[in-house]
Amino acid sequence: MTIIVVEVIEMASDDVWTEKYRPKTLDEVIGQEQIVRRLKSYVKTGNLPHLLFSGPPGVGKTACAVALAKDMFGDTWQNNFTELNASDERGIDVVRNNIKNFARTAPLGDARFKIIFLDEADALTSDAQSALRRTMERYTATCRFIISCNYSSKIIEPIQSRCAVYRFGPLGPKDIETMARRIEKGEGIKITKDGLDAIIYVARGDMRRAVNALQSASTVSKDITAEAVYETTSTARPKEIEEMLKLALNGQFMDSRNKLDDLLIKYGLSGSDIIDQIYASMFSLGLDEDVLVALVDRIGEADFRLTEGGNERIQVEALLAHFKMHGEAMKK
Ligand SMILES: Nc1ncnc2c1ncn2[C@@H]1O[C@H](COP(=O)(O)OP(=O)(O)OP(=O)(O)O)[C@@H](O)[C@H]1O
Repeated sequence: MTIIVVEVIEMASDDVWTEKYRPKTLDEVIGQEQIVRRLKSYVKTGNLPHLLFSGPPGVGKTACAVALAKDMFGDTWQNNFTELNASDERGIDVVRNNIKNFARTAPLGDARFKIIFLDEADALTSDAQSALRRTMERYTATCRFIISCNYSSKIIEPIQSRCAVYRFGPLGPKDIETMARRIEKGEGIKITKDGLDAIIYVARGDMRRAVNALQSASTVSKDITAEAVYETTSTARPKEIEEMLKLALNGQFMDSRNKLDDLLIKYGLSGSDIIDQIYASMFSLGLDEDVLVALVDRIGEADFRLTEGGNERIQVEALLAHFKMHGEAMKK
């Protein structure tokens, strides 16, 4: 008989930098100033409406909800706050049962209500959202809901109208730098100038991506250089993307398509990764403004089609075809 021993290595939460550097109070949240200001005013008054947080991944929606609960409830925050993930659970019934169990007991300490944070609510069908709306109404006396989603347009109107809506934007380069410096100090590492630029480029406004990129780069090099960042994050260098775009603008469509193949194989990029990177690089190509306008419009179209399930390869190639057509028009 063969006995297979499976060794489970668990990382302590402090070993994961996104956990270690997660804001503990609203004061530690970086950027999102207007939102943080309004959330602090709830802490001051001790009251809260239902909230809807919408925005791209990794920009602080969960971080703000947890920090708000900590600031509002102090030591009893863990008893008065729960986080549920709408897409984890098998349907709204499980969510409802979890909500019911949590809401059944009275808030602890001085708290007037408990907070239920429902992540990825846009994963719920509209029927499930209608059920959620009734659940929200049922427990309003004892619970406040913070509903988090990437696209508020996917949340049904009756839920939106019951919530104060907060739109989180991507974080700016300065915000990413603030976090990078915080980690540099905390970990005793050194981030070089080009390393910081690479972190900002790789992050594309997503703080989770920035922190993960820093941690991965730190495993191959004590100094965080651009080389270490690109080596460990499966991101094409900006100059490789520019090279692909220049080939297309120059009329060499098949060469730019081959370059695209190289990048897809070398870095395992998804269609939306490539489109994000094309968008980030196209402004440094010295294109005329009207060409830029037309191409940004095309990028918007391709991005939308990808979220609707369009074929990644065809969408990116169609975009390169547009770069070629505009490149040729500019030569005339
Ligand atoms: N504004 C911010 N200030 C400080 N840290 C942040 C900020 N935004 C994100 N982070 C960091 O990135 C990690 C992920 O952030 P968070 O969980 O808040 O993302 P999110 O917006 O809820 O994303 P998702 O939509 O994927 O759930 C956090 O652990 C935190 O360390």
